[in-house]
Amino acid sequence: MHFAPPVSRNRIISTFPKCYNPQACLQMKEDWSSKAKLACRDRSTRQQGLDRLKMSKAVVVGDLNVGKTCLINRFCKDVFNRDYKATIGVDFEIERFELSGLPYSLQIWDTAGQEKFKCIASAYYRGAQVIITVFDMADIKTLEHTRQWLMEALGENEPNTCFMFLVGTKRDLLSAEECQRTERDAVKMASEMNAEFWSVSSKTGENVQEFFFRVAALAFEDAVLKDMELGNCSVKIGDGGILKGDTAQQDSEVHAARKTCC
Ligand SMILES: Nc1nc2c(ncn2[C@@H]2O[C@H](COP(=O)(O)OP(=O)(O)OP(=O)(O)O)[C@@H](O)[C@H]2O)c(=O)[nH]1
Repeated sequence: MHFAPPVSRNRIISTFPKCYNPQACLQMKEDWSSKAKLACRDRSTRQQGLDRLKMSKAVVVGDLNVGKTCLINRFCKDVFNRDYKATIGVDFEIERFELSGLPYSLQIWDTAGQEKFKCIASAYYRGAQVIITVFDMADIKTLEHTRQWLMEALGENEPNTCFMFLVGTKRDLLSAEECQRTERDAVKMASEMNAEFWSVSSKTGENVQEFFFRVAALAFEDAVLKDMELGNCSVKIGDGGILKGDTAQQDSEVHAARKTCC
């Protein structure tokens, strides 16, 4: 029998995480939906498999040097590296959570922003439930490129299957006034993209955990509700496979990514 290690205490999410800015927010809500709550509480549902490990895939895209790797490393390892080291192809982390009492994992795929690695990275956009498009708040032209990054990532996925986020990094480099101005532009862009906007600093850690908690909560609830709609408890993830099948698919993706990265 396989026993998963316990989820670390700081990955337990019991109340629904708030959005950053109500003007560019995917869902205005304070709590899990009653349907999702019922599904999580219902013991018989649990026994049929709702409390088996669920996994969602998030891909992080954006121009080179905007801070994608630092964002992921701040959340997953609580570190910040001031030296730039380009991502070659793709890299990934898996974070385990407990949401509404159930185990849940988020695969976070870090992709290369450099043009020459794009063809490797884009092969991993497929099967995402979450697309995180990143720009550098101190370099406004990177915001203009986010639309293109999002379209490319969406192009590899089924329509209307992904939650979209627009994340501005390096807010520590801006004055309060500059930050406000950039956020105004970003909120406008996020609304046009149907994405939720967040403003973070991986250097100070500001808003980083809050952001990933929000991602995990929205993706988890969506997985639970879709599962209920299907009338069964085997959770569909990615491009349609059942959890078991997708675990195999994800294993092979992870294996391929390891080969690419090493
Ligand atoms: N001040 C500040 N610097 C940051 C922040 N996030 C990232 N950086 C710096 O920005 C540079 C690029 O960060 P990365 O995370 O490597 O950028 P990336 O988007 O992953 O780049 P590619 O792998 O080429 O796509 C590094 O020198 C980081 O130290 C931040 O929040 N604040």
